[in-house]
Amino acid sequence: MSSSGGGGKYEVLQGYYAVHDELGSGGFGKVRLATHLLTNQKVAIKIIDKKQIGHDLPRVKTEMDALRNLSHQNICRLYHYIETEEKFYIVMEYCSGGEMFDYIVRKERLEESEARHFFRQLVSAIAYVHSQGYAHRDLKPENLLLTEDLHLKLIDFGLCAKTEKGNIDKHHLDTCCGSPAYAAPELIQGLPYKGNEADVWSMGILLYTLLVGALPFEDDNMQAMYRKIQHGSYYEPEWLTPMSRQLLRSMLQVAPERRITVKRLLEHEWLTHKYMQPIKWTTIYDKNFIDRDVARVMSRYYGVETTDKMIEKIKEWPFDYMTATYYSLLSRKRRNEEIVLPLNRHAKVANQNMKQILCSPTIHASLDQNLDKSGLEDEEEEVSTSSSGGGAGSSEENLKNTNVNVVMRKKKQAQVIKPLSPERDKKLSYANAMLTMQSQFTGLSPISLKNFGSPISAHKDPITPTRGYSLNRDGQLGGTSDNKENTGYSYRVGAASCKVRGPLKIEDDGTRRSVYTTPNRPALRGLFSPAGDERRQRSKSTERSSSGLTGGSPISIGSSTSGGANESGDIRTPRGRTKTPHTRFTKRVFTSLERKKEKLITLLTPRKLQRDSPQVLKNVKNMVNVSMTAYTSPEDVRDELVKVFEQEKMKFETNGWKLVAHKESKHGWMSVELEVVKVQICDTVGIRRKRLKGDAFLYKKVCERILQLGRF
Ligand SMILES: Nc1ncnc2c1ncn2[C@@H]1O[C@H](COP(=O)(O)OP(=O)(O)OP(=O)(O)O)[C@@H](O)[C@H]1O
Repeated sequence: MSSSGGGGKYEVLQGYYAVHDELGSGGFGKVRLATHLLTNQKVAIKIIDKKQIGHDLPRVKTEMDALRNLSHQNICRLYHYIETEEKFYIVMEYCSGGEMFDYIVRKERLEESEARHFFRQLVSAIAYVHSQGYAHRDLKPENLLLTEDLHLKLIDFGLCAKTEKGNIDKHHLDTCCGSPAYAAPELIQGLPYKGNEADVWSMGILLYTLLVGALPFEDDNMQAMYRKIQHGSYYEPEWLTPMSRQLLRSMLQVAPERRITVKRLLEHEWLTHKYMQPIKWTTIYDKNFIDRDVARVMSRYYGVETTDKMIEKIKEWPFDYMTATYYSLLSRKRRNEEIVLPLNRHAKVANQNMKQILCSPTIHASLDQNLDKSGLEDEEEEVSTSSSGGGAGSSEENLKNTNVNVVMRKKKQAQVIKPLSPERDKKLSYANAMLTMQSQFTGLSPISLKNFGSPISAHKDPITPTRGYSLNRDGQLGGTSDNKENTGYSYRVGAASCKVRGPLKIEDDGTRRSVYTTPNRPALRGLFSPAGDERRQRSKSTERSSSGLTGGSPISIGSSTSGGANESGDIRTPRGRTKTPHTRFTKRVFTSLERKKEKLITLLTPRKLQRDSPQVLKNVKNMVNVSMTAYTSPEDVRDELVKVFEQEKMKFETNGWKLVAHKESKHGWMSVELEVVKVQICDTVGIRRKRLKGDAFLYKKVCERILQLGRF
């Protein structure tokens, strides 16, 4: 098994999946990134240790039942489910965009249009979930993930409740569950409640966190927090538009019967604004519709005589390796990648490993029924027909290589792939636009490409980055106003200086301004008021005015040019002034040579050495959780991170370019992984963030603090 932590630990997956890094962990297990070997597609595998979860075992069954039944564009897809003596393995669609919440770590809070983009998808998912008779009951930022093109995917159905289809609004539940900060007042009071109404409340909290960047009800003391929730008093920042306020109020109604319903949410003015139509919440993933192209390719691999017969097999939805293969190929097709499988199957090893999967009755009788079919029957056949590779002792590597070779050989004769669809292009460019869009409020964006600055700016004085600087219209470097430096925190995003406003803290200073209280409860006196309000004024800060200008600076070749940046910073000459046909030609030649050199280095460098340099991010996809620094030396960034961790007295471990740090809070430990990466597009060093464990808000605070302190 490949890479970190995989080892012999997950023998049952051998030959099927290669297990890689940890993506995150929750109360119920670890989630790891893995590769579906037959199709070379990334998947996420939630691995749950039976011993560790003890009494919570039914949660797994609940989650499985829900994931098998629910199939929607905004719900993370279940691919494959495996149960062994000791563990459960839940193979899912991999959401490479990370947690949606990370999107606001960098931006502090979202503009209405961005919040609307995500929230519409959440409402769509929940409308569907409710229509199928389920209530999610654990809606929180950690459970909303993003795909590479910024589609929202709901995960974690371990706490969901099921009623008869169409009965969700009649059935009362009584189990108090979910995270306290997102739990509806009726749940906290221990009253019988309706799952759909409780979900609407949690969605209200989520919308608030998107728009405000803070929780509406928060307190270090749990009892005090419960009181706040029951009173329904929360701070309404002045920048919220009347429509946002109205929507939040309608969702955060203490009395459930006064709370807006999902049906009304679907056509609410705020949600339909500029979209001109109610949300289309019905599923586009009809389980009765099987892609013929994919089925055709699979029929050859599985030795099924006709495509139609293969379709029938897929439609049984056993959630075994075949289902995973179908979904993996489907996602390849959607990305306009080749859909090919080896002609024969070579999974003898995998077949043997699969025999370790429990076939005897277990607590999950319904699941076992399907587990018995987990590719076993098919694989028996395969052994007899397999002509190459896959002897009894062959390794996963063999299998992988065989597949890769076949895929390579087949590449030319592969299915004709449809040309890039304009629709997909549109979606991706929308995603890119979302990623690069600056917050109107904060001037920050997760990957403010415009602000990255050119290599020159990136080289500029990384040791004294407090002194932020920006570019004037001529592309000349200039200092930021003293104002910026003296007030608030200042750190650099590329060549621009940004004022970072920490998460909005709502403190008690005795005023009641802008506090909204739901009408059925008396307002609480002096509970909330904005802290450091003056720092949060909507402003067109210098970083915004400079942002559009950095793009005009020359792109230097190699680091030497940029390394020559002098202290006064006047080396930045606008493109128009320096570029002659000759320089452009020279640059093209050098750029091409550089590229070739890089390729050669990659080819010639032994694997170990390649790993010794940080990962290079080549495009803006999957950069929601990457913060740019003004540094060009990854070593400097790593050293700086270590300093910050020490300063913050955080426990941490370093593993190559990854640093995992831990912080304790009232909710337990929170672990964050920070990885130093190189960002090719702007020739600078970035920090990729990942919440491994623990409270999302603490993660947000810690990340923001680290970025401030490190002046990244
Ligand atoms: N499909 C996926 N793709 C990418 N990352 C994922 C995926 N599923 C889960 N993760 C990551 O793993 C984390 C834990 O997953 P999940 O919430 O399902 O675990 P859990 O043990 O049920 O957690 P909880 O204690 O919140 O119930 C998520 O917050 C997310 O960061």
